[in-house]
Amino acid sequence: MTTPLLQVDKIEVVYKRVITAVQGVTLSVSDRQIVALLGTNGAGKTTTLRAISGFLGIDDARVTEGGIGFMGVRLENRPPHEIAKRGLVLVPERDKVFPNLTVAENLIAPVPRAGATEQRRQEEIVFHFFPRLAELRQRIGGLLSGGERQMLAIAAALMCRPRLLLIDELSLGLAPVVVGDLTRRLTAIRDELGIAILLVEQSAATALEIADYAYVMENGRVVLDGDRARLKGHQDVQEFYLGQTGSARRSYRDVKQYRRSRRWYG
Ligand SMILES: Nc1ncnc2c1ncn2[C@@H]1O[C@H](COP(=O)(O)OP(=O)(O)OP(=O)(O)O)[C@@H](O)[C@H]1O
Repeated sequence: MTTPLLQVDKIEVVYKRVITAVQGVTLSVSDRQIVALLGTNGAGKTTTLRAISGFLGIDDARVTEGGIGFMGVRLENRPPHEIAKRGLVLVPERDKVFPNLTVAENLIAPVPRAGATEQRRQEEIVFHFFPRLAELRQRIGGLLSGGERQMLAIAAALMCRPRLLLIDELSLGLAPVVVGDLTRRLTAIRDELGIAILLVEQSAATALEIADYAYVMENGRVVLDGDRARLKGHQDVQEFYLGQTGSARRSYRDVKQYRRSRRWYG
Protein backbone atom coordinates (compact mmCIF):
# COMPACT_ATOMS: atom_id res chain seq x y z
CA MET A 1 0.00 0.00 0.00
CA THR A 2 1.36 3.46 -0.86
CA THR A 3 1.76 6.06 1.90
CA PRO A 4 -0.89 8.80 1.63
CA LEU A 5 0.18 12.34 0.83
CA LEU A 6 -1.58 13.64 3.95
CA GLN A 7 -2.20 11.54 7.04
CA VAL A 8 -4.14 13.04 9.93
CA ASP A 9 -3.93 10.67 12.85
CA LYS A 10 -6.35 10.86 15.81
CA ILE A 11 -6.00 14.61 16.30
CA GLU A 12 -7.61 16.58 19.07
CA VAL A 13 -7.90 20.36 18.76
CA VAL A 14 -8.55 22.62 21.75
CA TYR A 15 -9.42 26.33 21.56
CA LYS A 16 -8.23 28.64 24.33
CA ARG A 17 -7.03 25.63 26.38
CA VAL A 18 -10.61 24.67 27.31
CA ILE A 19 -12.88 24.17 24.28
CA THR A 20 -12.34 20.79 22.59
CA ALA A 21 -13.60 21.22 19.01
CA VAL A 22 -12.15 18.13 17.33
CA GLN A 23 -11.54 14.72 18.89
CA GLY A 24 -9.84 11.62 17.53
CA VAL A 25 -10.09 12.68 13.89
CA THR A 26 -8.27 10.44 11.46
CA LEU A 27 -8.29 11.01 7.71
CA SER A 28 -6.01 10.69 4.75
CA VAL A 29 -5.59 12.11 1.26
CA SER A 30 -3.64 10.23 -1.38
CA ASP A 31 -1.78 11.69 -4.30
CA ARG A 32 -4.18 13.07 -6.99
CA GLN A 33 -7.20 12.30 -4.83
CA ILE A 34 -10.16 14.63 -4.19
CA VAL A 35 -11.41 14.15 -0.64
CA ALA A 36 -14.39 15.89 0.97
CA LEU A 37 -14.99 16.70 4.60
CA LEU A 38 -18.75 17.01 5.17
CA GLY A 39 -20.93 17.97 8.10
CA THR A 40 -23.32 20.56 9.43
CA ASN A 41 -22.47 23.86 11.18
CA GLY A 42 -20.08 23.49 14.05
CA ALA A 43 -19.12 19.90 13.23
CA GLY A 44 -15.42 20.77 13.29
CA LYS A 45 -14.60 20.85 9.56
CA THR A 46 -12.98 24.28 9.50
CA THR A 47 -11.06 23.53 12.68
CA THR A 48 -9.68 20.37 11.10
CA LEU A 49 -8.66 22.29 7.98
CA ARG A 50 -7.02 25.00 10.09
CA ALA A 51 -5.13 22.35 12.03
CA ILE A 52 -3.79 20.93 8.77
CA SER A 53 -2.87 24.33 7.30
CA GLY A 54 -1.41 25.76 10.52
CA PHE A 55 -3.97 28.54 11.00
CA LEU A 56 -5.01 27.56 14.54
CA GLY A 57 -2.74 30.02 16.34
CA ILE A 58 -4.70 33.12 15.37
CA ASP A 59 -7.66 31.70 17.32
CA ASP A 60 -5.54 30.55 20.25
CA ALA A 61 -6.04 26.88 19.43
CA ARG A 62 -3.63 23.92 19.26
CA VAL A 63 -3.45 20.31 18.22
CA THR A 64 -3.16 18.72 21.66
CA GLU A 65 -3.19 15.02 20.67
CA GLY A 66 -2.32 13.00 17.60
CA GLY A 67 -0.30 14.01 14.58
CA ILE A 68 -0.44 15.38 11.04
CA GLY A 69 1.99 13.99 8.48
CA PHE A 70 2.49 15.43 5.00
CA MET A 71 4.84 13.65 2.61
CA GLY A 72 6.48 11.99 5.57
CA VAL A 73 7.02 15.19 7.63
CA ARG A 74 5.16 15.96 10.88
CA LEU A 75 3.36 19.29 10.60
CA GLU A 76 1.03 19.66 13.58
CA ASN A 77 1.32 23.08 15.25
CA ARG A 78 3.79 24.32 12.65
CA PRO A 79 3.28 27.91 11.36
CA PRO A 80 1.22 28.40 8.17
CA HIS A 81 4.07 29.76 6.01
CA GLU A 82 6.17 26.67 6.73
CA ILE A 83 3.27 24.39 5.84
CA ALA A 84 2.51 26.33 2.63
CA LYS A 85 6.16 26.09 1.60
CA ARG A 86 5.84 22.31 1.72
CA GLY A 87 3.01 22.44 -0.81
CA LEU A 88 -0.09 22.51 1.36
CA VAL A 89 -2.07 25.65 0.47
CA LEU A 90 -5.37 26.84 1.96
CA VAL A 91 -8.20 28.65 0.17
CA PRO A 92 -9.98 30.16 3.19
CA GLU A 93 -13.71 30.54 3.69
CA ARG A 94 -13.51 34.29 4.30
CA ASP A 95 -11.19 37.10 3.19
CA LYS A 96 -10.28 35.19 0.06
CA VAL A 97 -8.96 38.08 -1.99
CA PHE A 98 -7.43 41.51 -1.40
CA PRO A 99 -10.32 43.85 -2.27
CA ASN A 100 -8.07 46.82 -3.11
CA LEU A 101 -5.69 44.93 -5.39
CA THR A 102 -6.37 44.05 -9.00
CA VAL A 103 -6.79 40.45 -10.13
CA ALA A 104 -3.22 40.49 -11.47
CA GLU A 105 -1.86 41.86 -8.18
CA ASN A 106 -3.88 39.33 -6.19
CA LEU A 107 -2.27 36.56 -8.22
CA ILE A 108 1.31 37.57 -7.51
CA ALA A 109 0.67 38.54 -3.87
CA PRO A 110 1.28 34.99 -2.54
CA VAL A 111 4.52 34.61 -4.56
CA PRO A 112 6.19 38.05 -4.26
CA ARG A 113 9.71 36.67 -4.42
CA ALA A 114 9.24 34.52 -7.52
CA GLY A 115 10.99 36.02 -10.57
CA ALA A 116 8.92 37.75 -13.26
CA THR A 117 9.39 34.83 -15.69
CA GLU A 118 8.25 32.31 -13.11
CA GLN A 119 5.27 34.50 -12.17
CA ARG A 120 4.23 34.77 -15.83
CA ARG A 121 4.61 31.03 -16.34
CA GLN A 122 2.40 30.29 -13.33
CA GLU A 123 -0.10 32.94 -14.46
CA GLU A 124 -0.42 31.23 -17.82
CA ILE A 125 -1.20 27.92 -16.13
CA VAL A 126 -3.78 29.63 -13.94
CA PHE A 127 -5.41 31.41 -16.90
CA HIS A 128 -5.65 28.10 -18.73
CA PHE A 129 -8.00 26.88 -15.97
CA PHE A 130 -9.66 30.27 -15.37
CA PRO A 131 -9.67 32.21 -18.66
CA ARG A 132 -12.24 34.63 -17.22
CA LEU A 133 -9.54 35.92 -14.84
CA ALA A 134 -7.35 36.88 -17.79
CA GLU A 135 -10.18 39.12 -19.03
CA LEU A 136 -10.51 40.61 -15.54
CA ARG A 137 -6.77 41.18 -14.98
CA GLN A 138 -7.11 44.89 -14.19
CA ARG A 139 -10.36 44.69 -12.18
CA ILE A 140 -9.99 45.19 -8.42
CA GLY A 141 -10.86 42.26 -6.17
CA GLY A 142 -13.62 44.13 -4.38
CA LEU A 143 -15.63 44.46 -7.60
CA LEU A 144 -15.67 40.76 -8.47
CA SER A 145 -18.76 38.57 -8.14
CA GLY A 146 -18.79 35.77 -5.57
CA GLY A 147 -17.94 33.16 -8.19
CA GLU A 148 -15.13 35.25 -9.66
CA ARG A 149 -13.75 35.82 -6.18
CA GLN A 150 -13.73 32.09 -5.49
CA MET A 151 -11.98 31.51 -8.83
CA LEU A 152 -9.37 34.14 -7.96
CA ALA A 153 -8.79 32.62 -4.52
CA ILE A 154 -8.22 29.17 -6.04
CA ALA A 155 -6.04 30.70 -8.76
CA ALA A 156 -3.91 32.58 -6.20
CA ALA A 157 -3.43 29.32 -4.30
CA LEU A 158 -2.37 27.62 -7.55
CA MET A 159 0.29 30.29 -8.05
CA CYS A 160 2.05 28.70 -5.02
CA ARG A 161 2.34 25.39 -6.94
CA PRO A 162 0.62 23.27 -4.25
CA ARG A 163 0.75 19.48 -3.96
CA LEU A 164 -2.44 19.59 -1.91
CA LEU A 165 -5.08 22.29 -2.13
CA LEU A 166 -7.29 22.79 0.95
CA ILE A 167 -10.57 24.52 0.12
CA ASP A 168 -12.92 25.74 2.84
CA GLU A 169 -16.55 25.94 1.67
CA LEU A 170 -16.34 25.99 -2.08
CA SER A 171 -20.05 26.45 -2.70
CA LEU A 172 -21.06 28.82 0.11
CA GLY A 173 -23.26 31.64 -1.20
CA LEU A 174 -22.83 30.70 -4.86
CA ALA A 175 -25.49 29.82 -7.42
CA PRO A 176 -25.62 26.12 -8.42
CA VAL A 177 -24.52 26.89 -11.99
CA VAL A 178 -21.42 28.68 -10.68
CA VAL A 179 -20.67 25.82 -8.30
CA GLY A 180 -21.00 23.31 -11.14
CA ASP A 181 -18.55 25.32 -13.20
CA LEU A 182 -16.06 25.50 -10.31
CA THR A 183 -16.23 21.78 -9.57
CA ARG A 184 -15.53 20.96 -13.24
CA ARG A 185 -12.49 23.23 -13.15
CA LEU A 186 -11.23 21.64 -9.94
CA THR A 187 -11.50 18.20 -11.50
CA ALA A 188 -9.51 19.47 -14.49
CA ILE A 189 -6.86 20.93 -12.16
CA ARG A 190 -6.53 17.56 -10.43
CA ASP A 191 -6.46 15.64 -13.73
CA GLU A 192 -4.02 17.92 -15.57
CA LEU A 193 -1.74 19.14 -12.77
CA GLY A 194 -1.99 16.09 -10.51
CA ILE A 195 -2.85 18.23 -7.48
CA ALA A 196 -4.74 16.56 -4.63
CA ILE A 197 -7.68 18.45 -3.09
CA LEU A 198 -9.24 18.37 0.37
CA LEU A 199 -12.59 20.10 0.26
CA VAL A 200 -14.66 21.22 3.24
CA GLU A 201 -18.32 21.41 2.28
CA GLN A 202 -21.69 21.82 3.91
CA SER A 203 -23.29 20.82 0.64
CA ALA A 204 -22.87 17.06 0.35
CA ALA A 205 -24.46 17.14 -3.11
CA THR A 206 -21.68 19.42 -4.38
CA ALA A 207 -18.88 17.51 -2.71
CA LEU A 208 -20.08 14.10 -3.81
CA GLU A 209 -20.14 15.29 -7.41
CA ILE A 210 -16.35 15.42 -7.46
CA ALA A 211 -14.89 13.73 -4.40
CA ASP A 212 -13.36 10.27 -4.70
CA TYR A 213 -13.71 9.77 -0.97
CA ALA A 214 -15.50 11.61 1.83
CA TYR A 215 -15.63 11.87 5.61
CA VAL A 216 -18.69 13.03 7.53
CA MET A 217 -18.07 14.91 10.78
CA GLU A 218 -20.42 15.53 13.67
CA ASN A 219 -19.63 17.09 17.04
CA GLY A 220 -15.92 17.10 16.39
CA ARG A 221 -15.66 13.47 15.29
CA VAL A 222 -15.71 11.53 12.06
CA VAL A 223 -18.90 9.46 12.14
CA LEU A 224 -18.87 8.04 8.64
CA ASP A 225 -16.47 7.71 5.74
CA GLY A 226 -16.28 5.95 2.43
CA ASP A 227 -15.87 6.33 -1.30
CA ARG A 228 -18.32 8.43 -3.27
CA ALA A 229 -20.55 5.50 -4.23
CA ARG A 230 -20.84 4.27 -0.65
CA LEU A 231 -21.72 7.69 0.75
CA LYS A 232 -24.16 8.54 -2.04
CA GLY A 233 -25.95 5.27 -1.32
CA HIS A 234 -25.85 5.62 2.45
CA GLN A 235 -29.29 6.22 3.93
CA ASP A 236 -28.15 8.79 6.54
CA VAL A 237 -26.36 10.81 3.89
CA GLN A 238 -29.34 10.62 1.53
CA GLU A 239 -31.80 11.72 4.17
CA PHE A 240 -29.86 14.35 6.07
CA TYR A 241 -27.24 15.66 3.72
CA LEU A 242 -28.67 15.13 0.26
CA GLY A 243 -32.22 16.01 1.29
CA GLN A 244 -33.79 12.92 -0.25
CA THR A 245 -36.52 12.08 2.23
CA GLY A 246 -37.91 8.58 2.45
CA SER A 247 -41.62 7.79 2.51
CA ALA A 248 -41.90 7.74 6.30
CA ARG A 249 -41.04 11.03 7.96
CA ARG A 250 -38.90 10.44 11.01
CA SER A 251 -37.16 12.89 13.26
CA TYR A 252 -33.54 13.59 12.48
CA ARG A 253 -32.56 12.87 16.04
CA ASP A 254 -34.42 9.55 16.44
CA VAL A 255 -33.16 8.08 13.21
CA LYS A 256 -29.61 9.19 13.77
CA GLN A 257 -29.50 7.90 17.30
CA TYR A 258 -30.93 4.58 16.26
CA ARG A 259 -28.54 4.18 13.34
CA ARG A 260 -25.55 5.32 15.29
CA SER A 261 -26.16 2.92 18.14
CA ARG A 262 -26.57 0.17 15.55
CA ARG A 263 -23.36 1.18 13.81
CA TRP A 264 -21.23 1.53 16.89
CA TYR A 265 -22.61 -1.06 19.23
CA GLY A 266 -24.69 -3.35 17.11
N1 LIG B 1 -12.26 30.80 17.63
C1 LIG B 1 -12.94 29.86 18.30
N2 LIG B 1 -12.94 29.87 19.65
C2 LIG B 1 -13.60 28.94 20.35
N3 LIG B 1 -14.32 27.93 19.80
C3 LIG B 1 -14.36 27.87 18.46
C4 LIG B 1 -13.66 28.83 17.64
N4 LIG B 1 -13.88 28.51 16.34
C5 LIG B 1 -14.67 27.41 16.36
N5 LIG B 1 -14.95 27.04 17.61
C6 LIG B 1 -15.79 25.89 18.02
O1 LIG B 1 -15.32 24.71 17.42
C7 LIG B 1 -16.40 23.88 17.02
C8 LIG B 1 -16.22 23.50 15.56
O2 LIG B 1 -16.32 24.66 14.74
P1 LIG B 1 -15.90 24.68 13.20
O3 LIG B 1 -15.96 26.10 12.74
O4 LIG B 1 -14.64 23.94 13.03
O5 LIG B 1 -17.07 23.84 12.55
P2 LIG B 1 -17.49 23.71 11.04
O6 LIG B 1 -17.87 22.30 10.85
O7 LIG B 1 -16.43 24.25 10.16
O8 LIG B 1 -18.76 24.61 10.96
P3 LIG B 1 -19.10 25.84 9.98
O9 LIG B 1 -19.51 25.21 8.71
O10 LIG B 1 -20.20 26.53 10.69
O11 LIG B 1 -17.85 26.69 9.87
C9 LIG B 1 -17.67 24.66 17.28
O12 LIG B 1 -18.24 24.16 18.47
C10 LIG B 1 -17.20 26.07 17.47
O13 LIG B 1 -18.00 26.75 18.40
